[in-house]
Amino acid sequence: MSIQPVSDEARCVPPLLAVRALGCERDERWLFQTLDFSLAAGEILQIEGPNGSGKTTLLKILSGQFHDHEGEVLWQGQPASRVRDDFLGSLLYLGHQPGIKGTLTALENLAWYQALGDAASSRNAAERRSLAWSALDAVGLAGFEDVPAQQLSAGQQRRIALARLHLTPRRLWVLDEPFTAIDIDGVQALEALLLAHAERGGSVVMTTHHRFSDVSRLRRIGLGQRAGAESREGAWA
Ligand SMILES: Nc1ncnc2c1ncn2[C@@H]1O[C@H](COP(=O)(O)OP(=O)(O)OP(=O)(O)O)[C@@H](O)[C@H]1O
Repeated sequence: MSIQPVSDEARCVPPLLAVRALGCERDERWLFQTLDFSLAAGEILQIEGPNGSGKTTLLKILSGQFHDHEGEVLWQGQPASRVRDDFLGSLLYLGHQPGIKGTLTALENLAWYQALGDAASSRNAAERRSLAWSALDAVGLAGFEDVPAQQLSAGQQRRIALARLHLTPRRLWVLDEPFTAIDIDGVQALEALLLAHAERGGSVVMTTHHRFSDVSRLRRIGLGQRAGAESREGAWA
């Protein structure tokens, strides 16, 4: 007799991340109001909307960087503010800008993130360096490890930032336009990486105009005129 796996829903496991009645006002203009959605383990949530509709603002709220909002963010069923250490220790945020230091080499940039706590502190220096080399290799930067970031192209600088996805095991990835400046091969590799993360039970919230070729784990919500609208697949256009 085979034993069927029991889904999180059947076991009443709360979603990894949820927002309830979320609203944000900027300069006396509501970017979004009464926003409700949840994200289960293994899902990728794509946030779409026109320029200025509040996508980056929403990601900053979801990653605990911006608190001036209505409603609440729940992490595994608990207010994120109440379980802040667990919440922040479980997420990795990559912003719209690469967030790297131009005067440091690719390897030094990753060492900087490792020193900030990106990698397990139990690793010794040689292990951390090996991990950073592997992460750079995984994003196609083998051979560029010792080049100052400011001498690398825009796409290569973005790849340094993306190397953190290989460096740091975190359940929730919050990514602002991660496909920016990435070439076709890089886009395919990043899409595969996001899907693999979801297949391992991780989750991703992201803004992107990229169209995924595999939408099996993808949900989409729209801000702006479509605020709160949600679809599981297909384009709105
Ligand atoms: N610190 C701030 N103070 C005041 N208004 C802000 C601030 N940051 C953003 N805004 C405003 O909030 C609105 C939403 O900005 P946000 O960056 O979230 O939009 P977005 O959807 O990510 O845009 P884009 O697609 O152009 O990146 C914009 O009109 C912006 O001017």
